[in-house]
Amino acid sequence: MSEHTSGQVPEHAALELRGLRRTFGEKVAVHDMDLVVPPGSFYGVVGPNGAGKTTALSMAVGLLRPSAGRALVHGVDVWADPVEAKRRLGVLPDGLALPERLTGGELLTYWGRFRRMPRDVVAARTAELLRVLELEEAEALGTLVGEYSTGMRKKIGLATALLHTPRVLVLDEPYEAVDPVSARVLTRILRRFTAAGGSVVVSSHVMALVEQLCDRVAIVVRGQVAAAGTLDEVRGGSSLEDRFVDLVGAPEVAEEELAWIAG
Ligand SMILES: Nc1ncnc2c1ncn2[C@@H]1O[C@H](COP(=O)(O)OP(=O)(O)OP(=O)(O)O)[C@@H](O)[C@H]1O
Repeated sequence: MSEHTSGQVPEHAALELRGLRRTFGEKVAVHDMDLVVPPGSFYGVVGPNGAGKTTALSMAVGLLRPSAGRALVHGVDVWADPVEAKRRLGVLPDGLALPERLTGGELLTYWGRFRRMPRDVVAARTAELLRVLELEEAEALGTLVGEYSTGMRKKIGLATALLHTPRVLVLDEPYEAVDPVSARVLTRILRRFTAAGGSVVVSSHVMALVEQLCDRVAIVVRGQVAAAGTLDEVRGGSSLEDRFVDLVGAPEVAEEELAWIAG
């Protein structure tokens, strides 16, 4: 029986990349990448520096135009129908550029109104997000986002990603520079989000964190997915770090190389 005659509508992937490619001059940063993130999953994207993670995720969320291929969020093409797709997406980009002259609370208020959310809903969520992310005190002091620390900027960026109740969160290095207490809060928020049926995609270099958080993982090497699946499928009986190093290959450092660093 075909999908059409069974009466069942197949559920779309939360995020689907199909033949996604991006070149910068001669350089192929992302090479015909395919990736499927099932709904409700907590998906980790790992890979060495320069592998193409940020480039792929930026194309997946509508921030960087692909040279070829498609990205779909719950079946909606991010580049053909950006308004609909972005309604479903919460994004924490790499090197997030934030308005520097606003406080965190002003930024969330502006962002919520820009998203056409009701004023009272924005006010209530802003207060709640500032409280749970421990940005309340900075807000009371009138601290501007331009004066925030790196970790605080990450947290206010996460708050903007969460504000409009997206179905899919795509977070580039969300834990980088975040203190352990805030990291716990963040994990609790993200787990609650997936438990309610939302999907999370995170990139990270911290294998232990990915193993602890994610139920699925993709290892990206040289612009392509070298391995993807459930955590156990990808690990294949060893640790994620060992599997990562196997796939990436670690350069040897000979005894005589860099001998000068020891004086
Ligand atoms: N705007 C750009 N212009 C030219 N090359 C770029 C540009 N952005 C990325 N690249 C190149 O594309 C490749 C992939 O970069 P990308 O930032 O996606 O890697 P990454 O996997 O996120 O790395 P990292 O883990 O270090 O953050 C790199 O070789 C990088 O130099």
